[in-house]
Amino acid sequence: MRAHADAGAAILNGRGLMRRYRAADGDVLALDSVDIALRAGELLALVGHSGSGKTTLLSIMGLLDRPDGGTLEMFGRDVSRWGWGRLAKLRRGRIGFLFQDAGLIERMPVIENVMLPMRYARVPGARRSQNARNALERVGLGDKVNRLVGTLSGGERQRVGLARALAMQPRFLVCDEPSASLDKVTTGLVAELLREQAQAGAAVVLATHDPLLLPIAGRVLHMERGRFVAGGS
Ligand SMILES: Nc1ncnc2c1ncn2[C@@H]1O[C@H](COP(=O)(O)OP(=O)(O)OP(=O)(O)O)[C@@H](O)[C@H]1O
Repeated sequence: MRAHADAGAAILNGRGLMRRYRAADGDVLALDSVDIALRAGELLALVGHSGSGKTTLLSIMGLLDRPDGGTLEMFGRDVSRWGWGRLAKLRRGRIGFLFQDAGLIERMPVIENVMLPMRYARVPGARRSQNARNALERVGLGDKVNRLVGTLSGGERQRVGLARALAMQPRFLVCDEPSASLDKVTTGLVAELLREQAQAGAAVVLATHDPLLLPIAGRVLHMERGRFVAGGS
């Protein structure tokens, strides 16, 4: 696996991050002045009850959403006022995502799904295919590279999502409930792969309710009503 040269470098620095949603039944303050920093090689877990703001924070950390207030530095750049296009460009190739709804294309073969983000990031064809095959081997799907995603089980799909995130060798990996539909053995595999990513110098953040994933985290932060709380409830 490629080791990242800049282990320990600042990946992200957020100060006073706010995010308010407007809903028909009133406004929701999903992030209430959150400070968060993350360095290369770190593995951070976010825990907290449903609705405490974990996904909202992950979306902002992954540049999929923008805060309404506060400042955000990513990879040493202040992106607080950047537009969507510029954020997408920074995200592409640097940030990998593993979300519950893996966003896979059902009628496309497994390997094509895994190669897609590398296509967008203009990784050369031969390397795309090699990286995708290696990643699929690592998640135990080396024998299913040509299967259509629509024919896979829920756990297999989730592993394709993980392979897709790993194949890019991102500097920053953002995971929302990465073990949601997995059995114990596969959860162990995912935990091992995430730990390897951090050891190779990537920053990893995961939101989870799964006690099996917590031991791999170097730091655990508890969220409640859009804030970090000591120890949690
Ligand atoms: N698009 C939206 N519009 C309105 N409210 C939203 C929206 N997205 C999230 N919220 C609200 O913001 C709060 C935080 O939601 P968020 O999804 O970040 O929580 P979470 O901790 O990830 O929860 P879970 O563990 O259930 O995934 C919740 O009260 C939720 O209802």
